[in-house]
Amino acid sequence: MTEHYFEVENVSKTIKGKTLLHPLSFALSEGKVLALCGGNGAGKSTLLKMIAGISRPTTGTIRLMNIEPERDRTAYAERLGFMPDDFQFSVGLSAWDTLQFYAGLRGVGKRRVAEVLERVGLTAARNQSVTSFSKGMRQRLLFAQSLLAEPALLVLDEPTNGLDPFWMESFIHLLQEIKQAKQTVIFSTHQLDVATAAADEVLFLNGGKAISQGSVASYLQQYPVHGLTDAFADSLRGQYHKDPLH
Ligand SMILES: Nc1ncnc2c1ncn2[C@@H]1O[C@H](COP(=O)(O)OP(=O)(O)OP(=O)(O)O)[C@@H](O)[C@H]1O
Repeated sequence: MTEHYFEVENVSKTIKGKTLLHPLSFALSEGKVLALCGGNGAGKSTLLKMIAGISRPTTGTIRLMNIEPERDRTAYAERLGFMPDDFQFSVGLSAWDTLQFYAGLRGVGKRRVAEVLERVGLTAARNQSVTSFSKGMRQRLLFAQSLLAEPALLVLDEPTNGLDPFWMESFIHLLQEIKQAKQTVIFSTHQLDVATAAADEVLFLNGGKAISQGSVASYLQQYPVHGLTDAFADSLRGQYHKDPLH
């Protein structure tokens, strides 16, 4: 039994002999927000897909409220909402019909569909075909989809990708509301300012390795001038120092 609300223990991923993610571990308490930060190809999506239960870890264990996806896939999936990075919506469906489809799969009613559409500012566009949506509108719809069943754990891959500054702010505000509702969130981002504003904890990845992790507050205390930017740069220097052939 573990005391942690959510836990990743020695999780790694190898595909066809190539290690995409080296073993890493972290734990999160209920209602906390973790940002996964790192450059292109760092391993963020690889880790998020395993946490979302759509890819199996090569080694290690994932637990949400003591439920392991490998042992009870249904119970785990029921407690999770996932916003993937590269999602194609069905052609020709309206925003409302698209969400209704996912609501049906999760046993969620019309009232909640209307509620999440409102929260992401798409009520006026609800009858519009998703094909006509801008990138930012599609992101907001995808975010709404992940909120539908009020999951214990929200897993968001690059949620602010394509959002304009207004919606970026709104996203950060929505995460605060989600935290207050005691939902736990893990999201990936290239934007260290978004991580600073929205997250409690940060895990820096580079080349498939966890190179540093800690609370946003502790990084800001240690790096008062440029915050997470300096923390990331310092972690990279530390990694190359320890691992010069990387
Ligand atoms: N199915 C796969 N088979 C082989 N290699 C893969 C596979 N999926 C991802 N990779 C490789 O794993 C590494 C990590 O990819 P991943 O998508 O997790 O990175 P990321 O941090 O999400 O990057 P980005 O910020 O560009 O989205 C990359 O080198 C990628 O090419």
